[in-house]
Parts: sequence; C-alpha cells; structure tokens
Amino acid sequence: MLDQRPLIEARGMAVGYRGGPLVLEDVTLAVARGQRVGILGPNGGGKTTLMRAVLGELAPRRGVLSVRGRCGTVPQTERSRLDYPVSALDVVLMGVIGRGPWWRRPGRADRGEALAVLERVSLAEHARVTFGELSGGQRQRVLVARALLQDADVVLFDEPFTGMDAPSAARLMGLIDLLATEGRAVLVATHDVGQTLAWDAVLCLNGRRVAFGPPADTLTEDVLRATYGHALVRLPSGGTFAVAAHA
Ligand SMILES: Nc1ncnc2c1ncn2[C@@H]1O[C@H](COP(=O)(O)OP(=O)(O)OP(=O)(O)O)[C@@H](O)[C@H]1O
Repeated sequence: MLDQRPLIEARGMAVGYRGGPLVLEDVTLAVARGQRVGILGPNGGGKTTLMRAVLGELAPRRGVLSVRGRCGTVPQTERSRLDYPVSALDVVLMGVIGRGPWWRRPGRADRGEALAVLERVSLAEHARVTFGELSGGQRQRVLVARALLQDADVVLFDEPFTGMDAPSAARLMGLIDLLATEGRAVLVATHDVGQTLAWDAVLCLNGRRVAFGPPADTLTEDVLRATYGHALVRLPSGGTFAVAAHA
C-alpha cells in the first residue's frame, strides 16, 4: 500500500552553515505527495538553505526533518550552465547515477529511457545538443527530464523562472503541474508571489518560517510584510502589493 505519510516533515527545524550562526529557524511544515509548494522570501531569506536541508546537505541543528523518498533538483539556470561539452542526453543520464551501484555505467536501456523523458519535456530533438548551448528554459526542462529519469519523489526548483520569457515560463508551469499530478511533491523557490497563487501551499521564509499554508489563506498583508519588510510596495492601483525582487 502507498505510504500516506507526508514526503517532507519538519518540526521546529533550525539550520546553519558550518561554523556559522543559524540562518533558518522554527521551520515546521508537512508536504504530501502531489503538492506544489512555492517558497517565498527576500534575498538571503533562506530559500536555498531550506532546499539544501531537504537534500540532506545540511543537517538540522535543532528540531527534526524527515524526507521520505528520492529527491531531484533543478538548480538555478545560471548555476546549471556547464562549460564542458556534455549533451542534453548526457545530463539526463546523470539521473541514472544513484539508481544503481556506482560502477554501473548507463546502458542502452538507460539511453532509451533518457530519450523517452526528453520526449516528455518536448526536447527529444535536442538530445545531442550541447547543454550549455540550450536556452535557459530548455536547460531547465532537461533538468526536469533528469528528475523524471531519477523517478524523484520530491523535485526541488531553485528560482527556475529567473530570466525566462513568458512562453517558457508557461511551459515550465505546465511541467510543475505534471510532476505533481504524478504524485511527486514539488518545491519551487520563487520571487514571484503571484505565481504561487496557482499552487497548493506557500512557505514564507525570512530567516525563520513566517507562514505556511494554502496561498489564499496565507498571503495576507501582515504575512507579506513580515516576509519582505520594506521590499514590499503598495501599488498606486490600490490594495495590491508587489515585491521588489532582489531588493
Ligand atoms: N555556503 C554558505 N555558507 C555560509 N552561509 C551561507 C551559505 N549559503 C548561504 N548562506 C547564508 O545563509 C542565509 C540564507 O541564504 P540563502 O541562499 O538560503 O537565501 P535565499 O533565500 O535562497 O536567497 P536568494 O533569493 O538570494 O537566492 C544568508 O544569510 C546567506 O548569506
């Protein structure tokens, strides 16, 4: 029977970097299969740090964190630009590592599967193109294909929409929906508050958990103010708030 427990559970979690102070405190949340969670916060608010904790790169210094299942990451586009000549297919095949013993090299069946997942993100015809020559949006989709090949239960996106044009962003939103429909938990760090309205939950961070819950209930003026502080501006059109990104 399918394990009904949340894929990610944190209670009172605090995280910091080696030898440094805590950078994220009091994080309590539960993320179930099929949930899309937007992670909001100012620069330095702890979005990437939270993802690193979920990936097991940083151990909680206080509280508990349990992650059930495999994690796949889609890092920031600029950080995922590779300067050495690997093809899109090679990058997807990196998803095979971790599925088997370390000495096992990708075989013919793996290549077939990698091509199939590239097809799912509409990039089969780009399989042989050098990864670094693809557009930012295409690179993101290659990394989604890698997560699909890994059969990741939890997929973590770190600011995937930065510098992306509207059609690419819409396509990526569709892929995020698809990943969730398949029963994966999807966490997306973003600077776009509006984008998160379409998802199942938002986590607002500002060195600690400010709020967590369904966007409609959670994104109040008080919560946004506590999350973004003076980076929050009132629009002249009235009542609406926007966040000055990279403030
Ligand atoms: N490798 C590291 N070593 C020490 N401190 C770090 C490290 N990475 C991040 N920090 C610190 O942790 C805090 C949270 O940073 P983090 O990168 O998680 O924020 P973020 O919300 O992802 O920001 P951004 O929107 O700018 O990407 C910041 O104070 C940052 O300086």
